[in-house]
Amino acid sequence: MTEKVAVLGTGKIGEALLSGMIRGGWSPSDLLVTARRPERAEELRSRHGVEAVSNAEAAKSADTLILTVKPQDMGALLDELAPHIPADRLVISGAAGIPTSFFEARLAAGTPVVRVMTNTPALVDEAMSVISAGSHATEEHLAHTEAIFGGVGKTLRVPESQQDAATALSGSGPAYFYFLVEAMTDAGILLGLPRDKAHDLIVQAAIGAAVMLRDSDQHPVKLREAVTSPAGTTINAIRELESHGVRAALIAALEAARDRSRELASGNG
Ligand SMILES: NC(=O)C1=CN([C@@H]2O[C@H](COP(=O)(O)OP(=O)(O)OC[C@H]3O[C@@H](n4cnc5c(N)ncnc54)[C@H](OP(=O)(O)O)[C@@H]3O)[C@@H](O)[C@H]2O)C=CC1
Ligand SMILES: O=C(O)[C@@H]1CCC=N1
Repeated sequence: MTEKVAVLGTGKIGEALLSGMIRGGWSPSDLLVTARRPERAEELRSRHGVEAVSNAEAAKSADTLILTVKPQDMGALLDELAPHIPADRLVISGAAGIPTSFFEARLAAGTPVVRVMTNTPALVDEAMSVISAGSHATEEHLAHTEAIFGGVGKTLRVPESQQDAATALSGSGPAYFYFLVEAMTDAGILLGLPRDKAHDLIVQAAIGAAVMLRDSDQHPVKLREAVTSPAGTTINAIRELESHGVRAALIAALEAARDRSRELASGNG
């Protein structure tokens, strides 16, 4: 018998994962989705050829349930699901902030729960999915979660105590890079470049830098030194970044994201 996986609350992250699973070889007939609005269910059916069912039906028939609603909606979803999920089913949460203990307190005793923080590059199979076991999740459950999320990028196991930090760095991480690209494109406009050319230059610089960070085996400081010529252009820019406190701003920004993840732990937002 083949395994069935259900994605419950299939929004941006749920659909990114679903599409990656299908690209990775999962048959749409082994996947179920749930949505709050009928038009969203129809959209998912027609785009991916998957069956859209109620939350209760998904809970009864799927072997693995992946919950991808907003943290603030998780309590209500669990209230709806709890009476229908047999205790041997694997429950994977994709929500920011919510600890595995939140799920364990609301589901049948012994239910294995795994917490995952992925990110939107799942859409291009370049996600990082950070994985932690709840108290009843075994090596087998973790390996199974890695197999699912490994289809949309890399995976990394961390103790659950590091999940809020991982959310700040990795879950939210792509947004910081988009923000920087947006700001640097504005700088290009100031310097007199047309917006489309400024965009292309910055995006290619970002891609080139990202590939070197991944593939060159060199520390970022070394990579930056190689760009920074004595009495050249780059050092002038770096001096401005330092004098405007960009490093401190980034540290404070990620600390704020970590704190928000902690606040979401109660599920009340
Ligand atoms: N966006 C991101 O970059 C990342 C998000 N996450 C986490 O993923 C989760 C989802 O985020 P995201 O995809 O951005 O949010 P979305 O709002 O796009 O997705 C959540 C979906 O859940 C649906 N939903 C809510 N309640 C129910 C319910 N009871 N039954 C069925 N469907 C329901 C919503 O329906 P409706 O459309 O009607 O609102 C929505 O489509 C969050 O917990 C977030 O913390 C994790 C990593 C990265
Ligand atoms: O902003 C958020 O809360 C979600 C979680 C990580 C990325 N997006």
